[in-house]
Amino acid sequence: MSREERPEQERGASGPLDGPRGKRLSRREAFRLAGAAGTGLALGAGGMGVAARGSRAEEASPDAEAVPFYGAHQAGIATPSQHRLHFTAFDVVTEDRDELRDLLREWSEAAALMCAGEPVGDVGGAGFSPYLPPDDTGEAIGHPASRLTITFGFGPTLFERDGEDRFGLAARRPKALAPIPPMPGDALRPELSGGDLCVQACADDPQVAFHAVRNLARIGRGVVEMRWSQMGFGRTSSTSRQQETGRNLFGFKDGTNNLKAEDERAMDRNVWVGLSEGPGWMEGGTYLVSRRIRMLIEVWDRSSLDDQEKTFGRHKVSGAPIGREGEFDAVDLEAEGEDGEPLVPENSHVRLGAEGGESILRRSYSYTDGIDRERGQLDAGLFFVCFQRDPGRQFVPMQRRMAENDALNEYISHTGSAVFALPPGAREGGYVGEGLFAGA
Ligand SMILES: C=CC1=C(C)c2cc3[nH]c(cc4nc(cc5[nH]c(cc1n2)c(C)c5CCC(=O)O)C(CCC(=O)O)=C4C)c(C)c3C=C
Ligand SMILES: [Fe+2]
Repeated sequence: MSREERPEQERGASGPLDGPRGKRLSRREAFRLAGAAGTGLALGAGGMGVAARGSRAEEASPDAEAVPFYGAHQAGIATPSQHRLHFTAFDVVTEDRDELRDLLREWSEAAALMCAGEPVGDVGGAGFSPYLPPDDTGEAIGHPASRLTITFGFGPTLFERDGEDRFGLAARRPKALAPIPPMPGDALRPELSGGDLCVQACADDPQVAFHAVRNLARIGRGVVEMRWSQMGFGRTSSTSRQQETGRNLFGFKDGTNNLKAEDERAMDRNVWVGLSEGPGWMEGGTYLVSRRIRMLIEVWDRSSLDDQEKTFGRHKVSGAPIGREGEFDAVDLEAEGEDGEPLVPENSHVRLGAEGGESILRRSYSYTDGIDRERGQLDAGLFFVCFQRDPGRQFVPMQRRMAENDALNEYISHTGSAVFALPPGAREGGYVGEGLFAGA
């Protein structure tokens, strides 16, 4: 039952969080109040104690940490990458197209609130029925917005699955939204791949990202089911010139030669879908490809520095191309060493990334999912995420070159794969994906 459908007396007369005199308090206001009290403040007489963690209250200004949900493009693509990721793919379990559309509307409303640092509904408090579960699950109370972004996408199976036009949307499927073809060396696990819908939640605080996904899953109960989920840390790709380049789990700077959001022409050329390529509802959107890539860090740790640098084609500490000094020095694919061999080896990762001339926006995160008991090794790696106008012309040829020749293949294994169409951003009062349903 949505907040609007619930009777007033059940909801509690006073909204999301109740202040000392029954005044409605947003999560942000509660955060400020609790911060002012230093050690946290018990709010409301309805049994709900709100206590901000003292250090957080001192260190952050919640307003400055909110990224607007509404806009021409969805946030979480070109906006500066945060430190944490919680990505979830869902399968749609309803057959009712109106239920699907209503869910997208509810998801956008909830996302806008959470990105502003607000709860998605009642968290309890004075006047709230003790016999009902609160609308918001509450674990983000006292946490600032933390630059939370929530990005929604549609998988190919939403439009057609096993030849079935499930929601009357098959004719509206973008041509560019095609499953990623099998690649040499793939070790893909179906339970970590695909999905009808995706939610990418990024934030500087893992609890805020978790709260976002959990509440969207809760709102979607009966309409969607979670298919797979991936948490990430230590952003490996900077998406803005203002950000330092992060390091991946192999210890190398990752994201040096990434597209940067400030380069709007390059973003238009490579990332944002234009009007001419269609369909109209995707204009200003993009396509996301995700690959869960296990990194065999124990094997890597036994390889020499020279091997490691030749594998990428860059120096480890500085991040400079082999033979150069500065991280941002140009990669010269023609340069040769004294032995006449290319300085950036033929099978090095950066050569294979650059050679075809395609460009993608990378926005990946490291992950660790405990231990691989069979091998007694850490199950850790890279949750690779990239955005582009057409995966078939950008990610696919690049990945094929890498899958066939990359020196890095000795140390990695692709275990998950998915592709999603990310519609443009929503205007205030609208919802993400509105164009897909309009007039259909
Ligand atoms: C198909 C696309 C790519 C996959 C998959 C991929 C996996 C992957 N990458 C690293 C680490 C680094 N990648 C770097 C550069 C780089 N990678 C890709 C594409 C994919 N990477 C591109 C297009 C580029 C840029 C090439 C160029 O034009 O120079 C680098 C170097 C620094 C940088 O520019 O980012 C590193 C390091 C890992 C560990 C990995 C899989 C686990
Ligand atoms: Fe790479």
